[in-house]
Amino acid sequence: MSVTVRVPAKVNVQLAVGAARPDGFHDLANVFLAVGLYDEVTVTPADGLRVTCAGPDAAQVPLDRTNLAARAAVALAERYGQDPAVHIHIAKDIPVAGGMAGGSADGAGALVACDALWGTGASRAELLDICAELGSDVPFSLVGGAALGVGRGEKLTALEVGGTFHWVFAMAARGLSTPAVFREFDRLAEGVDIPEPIASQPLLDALAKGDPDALAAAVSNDLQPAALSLFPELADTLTAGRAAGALAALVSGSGPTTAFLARDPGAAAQVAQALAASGTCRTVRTAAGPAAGATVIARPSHEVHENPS
Ligand SMILES: C[C@](O)(CO)[C@H](O)COP(=O)(O)OP(=O)(O)OC[C@H]1O[C@@H](n2ccc(N)nc2=O)[C@H](O)[C@@H]1O
Ligand SMILES: Nc1ncnc2c1ncn2[C@@H]1O[C@H](COP(=O)(O)OP(=O)(O)OP(=O)(O)O)[C@@H](O)[C@H]1O
Repeated sequence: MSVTVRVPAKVNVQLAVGAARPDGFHDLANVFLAVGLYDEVTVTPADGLRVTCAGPDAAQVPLDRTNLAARAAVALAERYGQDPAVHIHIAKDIPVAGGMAGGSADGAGALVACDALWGTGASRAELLDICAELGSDVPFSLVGGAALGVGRGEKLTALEVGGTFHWVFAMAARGLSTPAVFREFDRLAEGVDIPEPIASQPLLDALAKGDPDALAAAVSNDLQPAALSLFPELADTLTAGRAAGALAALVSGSGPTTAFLARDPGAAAQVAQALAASGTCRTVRTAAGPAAGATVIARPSHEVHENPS
């Protein structure tokens, strides 16, 4: 009697960052695109709350109550007077500390899975509230597709996407801490007048048209200088991807994963091959977006509706 939810990674096609707020967060204009690289979160009733994780980066994932999936289960249980006695298993394919919202995906996945298991009847708005409490990227992991996030990135408006975009992701040899990258952004911004973050209209138009050349011309990431300052070798990866014919090359979110836009699946395969041979990254993956948000892919058999034969 378990529920499994599949949740996508994200790439930020625009990340405009404002000045630090009094609460330490930064106002953003954050244009998220979900891509087809997934974690799967399975919850099963158990004697107590327990987290396990499998996958190439599993050793770096905390298995205690600091795990975002565990925090999501506890948050939902508290609201609905449930005992969060579940075994949460994470089949992890999204790189850890890679700037692709891997932990956020697991938080959203556990929330949707526990909600289905317990039948809380929570509304979408209530689930999104809990997501926003868990982290700035978590609401987007729930909704997927493409969206503009404002505030600290948690206030979402869905965006129209008129086609499929093909991406190559280069995973780095080590992770980068998101708070450390924002701190470096603040350090680099000292004495500089930071404008209000606003979404780029040419970028929104490129998404709506499904036009990869226009999107490539419009992508931007205000955290990129900070990520490069903390991890200078990423510049070599970006150069290798551009040399291999990527339409655009940028750091994904707070990094250190780098993202490369290609015109079609063939071009993506070519860029991936060149990056893998370049020796400037740990592994390379291709994925297309937009991808659906947190989706139940398996649920208890008594809830499966079969067609009468
Ligand atoms: C870099 C991005 O991944 C882009 O989508 C997000 O902005 C980060 O989202 P996240 O990992 O869910 O971040 P949170 O868990 O909410 O915050 C982690 C830390 O990142 C910094 N942070 C995050 C979001 C934001 N708008 N301003 C910030 O300054 C803060 O130092 C915060 O303590
Ligand atoms: N389920 C989880 N999976 C991975 N990391 C987790 C999880 N729960 C908590 N963490 C912690 O969060 C840190 C950041 O991991 P995560 O993979 O979410 O980074 P990220 O993809 O860079 O995040 P974002 O793109 O949202 O900034 C990890 O180093 C780990 O200590």
